[in-house]
Amino acid sequence: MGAGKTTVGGLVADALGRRLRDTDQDVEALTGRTISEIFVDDGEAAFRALERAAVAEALATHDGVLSLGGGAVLDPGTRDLLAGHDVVFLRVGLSDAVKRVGLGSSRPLLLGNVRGRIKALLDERTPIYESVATLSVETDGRTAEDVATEILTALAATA
Ligand SMILES: Nc1ncnc2c1ncn2[C@@H]1O[C@H](COP(=O)(O)OP(=O)(O)O)[C@@H](O)[C@H]1O
Ligand SMILES: O=C(O)C1=C[C@@H](OP(=O)(O)O)[C@@H](O)[C@H](O)C1
Ligand SMILES: [Mg+2]
Repeated sequence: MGAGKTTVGGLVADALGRRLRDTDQDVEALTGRTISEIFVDDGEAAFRALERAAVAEALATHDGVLSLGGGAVLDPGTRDLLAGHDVVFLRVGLSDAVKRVGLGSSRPLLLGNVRGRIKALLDERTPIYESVATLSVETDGRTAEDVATEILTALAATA
């Protein structure tokens, strides 16, 4: 969270002349509920199942860029769906992530202690992100535009 997936994804899609889809927005549109409401009412496991379905649908129908939520790759089924696709890991350190999401973030997994929660999630998840990604880009201290340019250059080099 705060790595810039939604923001940078939009910039990469624009540069490619494609559209961005974002699984959080797809889940909210499909259910008519906010991510926070889903977490509170049904729990994280229910959200991960909705997120997996959104990833499957987007990968099957959308020829463009897809932004995932930061926890999507915790789900083994979602990881399987991503196999064979270009998957970009936007690296972010604790300090920049906290600045970007804000201390009053509405993201449900950050409620209570944003800094402590981000630190714990980064520690738990970084090995998973590294295992799933086909490209890893540092975002600390860089603009979203600069990050998008690095991704586009790297993708062009491997195309
Ligand atoms: N490289 C960056 N530098 C500074 N701010 C950024 C950068 N990337 C994104 N942001 C800002 O950080 C916030 C969170 O970005 P977002 O794209 O929603 O992240 P994610 O989808 O990974 O949680 C937004 O306010 C966005 O404008
Ligand atoms: O890291 C996570 O588990 C989550 C990240 C959020 O998306 P962003 O990473 O786009 O903020 C959203 O899917 C939900 O609040 C859970
Ligand atoms: Mg996002």
